[in-house]
Amino acid sequence: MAVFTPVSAEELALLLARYDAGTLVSAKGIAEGVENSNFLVDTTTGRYILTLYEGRVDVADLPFFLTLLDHLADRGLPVPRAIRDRAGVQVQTVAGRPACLIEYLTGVSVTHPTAAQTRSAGAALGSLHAGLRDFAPRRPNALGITGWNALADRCGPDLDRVAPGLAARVADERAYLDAHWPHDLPVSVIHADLFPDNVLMLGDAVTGIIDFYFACADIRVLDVAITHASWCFDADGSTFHPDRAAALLAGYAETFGLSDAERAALPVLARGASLRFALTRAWDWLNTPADALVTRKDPAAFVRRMDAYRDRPMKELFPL
Ligand SMILES: Nc1ncnc2c1ncn2[C@@H]1O[C@H](COP(=O)(O)OP(=O)(O)OP(=O)(O)O)[C@@H](O)[C@H]1O
Ligand SMILES: N[C@@H](CCO)C(=O)O
Repeated sequence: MAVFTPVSAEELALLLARYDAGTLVSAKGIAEGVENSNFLVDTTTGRYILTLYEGRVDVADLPFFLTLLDHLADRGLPVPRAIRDRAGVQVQTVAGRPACLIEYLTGVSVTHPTAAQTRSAGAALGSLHAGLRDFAPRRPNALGITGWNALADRCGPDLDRVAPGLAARVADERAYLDAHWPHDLPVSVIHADLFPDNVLMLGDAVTGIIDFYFACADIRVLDVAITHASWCFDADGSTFHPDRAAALLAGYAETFGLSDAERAALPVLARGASLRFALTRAWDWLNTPADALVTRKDPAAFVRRMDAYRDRPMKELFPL
């Protein structure tokens, strides 16, 4: 569920009065998502998303995210802008929370992507990277290699409460990544969380890329590795789909492309990406009460991916 903060009809009407966005017809909480409260808002002139930021997004970072969305939308990318009120303001306060009224994009996110859909996601990621070539603002990656090492230290031996043996497995993986992490690949602003649930599609076409709240500057091809890890396995990490992997890389090559050095780094970057999501999920697992309204995501799904990236041959994981 993702309505942590209820918003009354009166508050919504007051909010909408600041915009040229019609008057309130209906508003419904959106169940998906775990970070923010989201509402689908229909007015007399259109449909919008209202997002209330619930603490995990640092308000000081909002200008970075909103500038990024404007930059990409200006270049024709299907990303949702935060709408400006009549005074030009994007960030409001609703029910005591920072909030934005956001463009609604059509489409649904897929749970079992086909190869054709994965190809479109790869092409969309390449277009995103092309659109970001001239984007200057920077935000450090709080969940890059330094960040996940710190997070693993904070979890400590409690990782074994998530799964027996996990603390040792994480220690091994950290040692490998510390020794092999590349430091000379091109850096750019990246999405950093392009999971299937953050891509809206109609059929095989991408209609929206959403949830830029992890966007940051890091190794650009790390975004390809994250997309590979999230799109090319079943959600629980049990089955790898080489046809999707081939399609992802082909789609990315259509709109951007990889250098030989970037391609060679994909296995280590994918191991890092898998450790990042295993650790953030493990942290949430340990720190979210079992009876909380939010559904905890399974860390094991990304430990399985760590194993796959360690054990399977490069040519099977990343087919040309
Ligand atoms: N601009 C948009 N247009 C259409 N639907 C949207 C838009 N933004 C969000 N949604 C819908 O709201 C849902 C939740 O949004 P989002 O994924 O941003 O939630 P979250 O809690 O911030 O993130 P997380 O994916 O990290 O849990 C999405 O799955 C999508 O269905
Ligand atoms: N996409 C992430 C949540 C954001 O970090 C996950 O599925 O674990």
